[in-house]
Amino acid sequence: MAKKPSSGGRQPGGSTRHYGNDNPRAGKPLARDPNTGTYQTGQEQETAVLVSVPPRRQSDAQTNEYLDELAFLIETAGATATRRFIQRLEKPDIRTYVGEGKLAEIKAYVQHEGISMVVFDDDLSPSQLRNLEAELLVKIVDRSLLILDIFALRAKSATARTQVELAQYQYLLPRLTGLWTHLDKQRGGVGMKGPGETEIETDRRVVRDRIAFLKDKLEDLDKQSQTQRKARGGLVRVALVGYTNVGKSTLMNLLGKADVFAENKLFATVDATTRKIVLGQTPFLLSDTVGFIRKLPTRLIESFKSTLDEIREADLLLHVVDISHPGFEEQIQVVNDTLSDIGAADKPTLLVFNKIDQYTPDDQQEDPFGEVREAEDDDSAPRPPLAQLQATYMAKLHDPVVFVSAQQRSNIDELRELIVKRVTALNEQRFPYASQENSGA
Ligand SMILES: Nc1nc2c(ncn2[C@@H]2O[C@H](COP(=O)(O)OP(=O)(O)OP(=O)(O)O)[C@@H](O)[C@H]2O)c(=O)[nH]1
Ligand SMILES: [Mg+2]
Repeated sequence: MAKKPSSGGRQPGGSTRHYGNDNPRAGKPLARDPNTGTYQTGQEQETAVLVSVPPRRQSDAQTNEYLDELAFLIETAGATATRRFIQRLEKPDIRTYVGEGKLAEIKAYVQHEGISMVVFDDDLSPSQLRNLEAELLVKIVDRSLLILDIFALRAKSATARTQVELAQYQYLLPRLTGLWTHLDKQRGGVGMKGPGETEIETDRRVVRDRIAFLKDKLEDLDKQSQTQRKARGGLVRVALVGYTNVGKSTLMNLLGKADVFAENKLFATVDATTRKIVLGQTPFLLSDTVGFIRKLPTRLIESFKSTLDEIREADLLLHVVDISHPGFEEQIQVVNDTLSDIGAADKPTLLVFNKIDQYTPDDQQEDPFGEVREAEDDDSAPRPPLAQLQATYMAKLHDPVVFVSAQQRSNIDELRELIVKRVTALNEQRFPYASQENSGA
């Protein structure tokens, strides 16, 4: 196996070493030692500031919603965001992403508060990364690196781990420019010794070799899973798709009584899981898949090809939406765009609005004094009653949509019925002469 490159704290394959925290449960409340009554701090939690450069037209509500998501990502990766810096610009500064004044402001805060990293809600160019690191003297994390890090924490199967490692090396390659040298030497510590320029050349070669090796390995794994998929026979294949954290795995558990890891963290699922399910008399295969997110780097999508094959090869998509999220309509759009990107745009789809237990239409937000309540933020979209939303979507899609709560198990029977109807129709299309009993065999 090829030697791993020696540069800085950004080695792929080792998950979160640049957060200094390899614990996949990082970010959870600290555990208390029952004997001593003290809290087990283990490693100190890392702190981060978030930086966004929204276009001038973008509303404050929108900017904050995006930063909430970034804060959630950082929390999922095991760190805490302590402050947000926003600078409205036509486009980000080509050299340092933010302007000079804002950069000085961030630097002063970071130094004063002893912040460990600065996180950007976009991808940085290799030179922006280099300049920012030289200026701010702390870890610089961009959106791709953050998402890759979470994927690395979550990936369990050989395929997912290989996919993540490949994406990490592809991210690293153009950034191997000695940028961490000064920092790493200053900090020292295991795994933080910076390479000299000659070592960087060696590193580049090592990284390229490793990329080639991982691509070969993925091809082999891909062949294996293709064979497995063929062995599944002629059952109709249904895939749960949707934005991250909308409740896909919870629904999978409910529908298939499967034990799939679901939790309130982004990208809880990175591996695709498939179960055979029989609802009434109707058998089909149901797959849970990795969630999508806005600004998901194309590279990352490409390296997740084999996981995404589950979606591409599905006969029916259950597009799960978290209706309680203020940005759910944009999330629907992000998912549709990503489906287009991976060549799965025109598949039969059933839209499943989840988390209705957390959805409050505007007119139901009660004021304790019975006064008419002003909207808190003019930017936020109105929240119509569910019946109205349902009518709007059904009219738009010319198809039924279903509103459920996976957590409270509301309307799950209705969802089951709709799935059975769609699967039966697909079976009939496939086996027009077969009888109902053997249509799924
Ligand atoms: N209130 C509420 N919470 C829900 C509902 N369904 C799921 N959740 C919660 O939402 C969180 C995310 O659920 P998951 O099932 O892990 O979501 P996912 O879509 O699989 O997420 P990723 O795998 O990260 O893409 C968990 O904390 C669930 O308990 C629901 O109907 N109502
Ligand atoms: Mg999941």
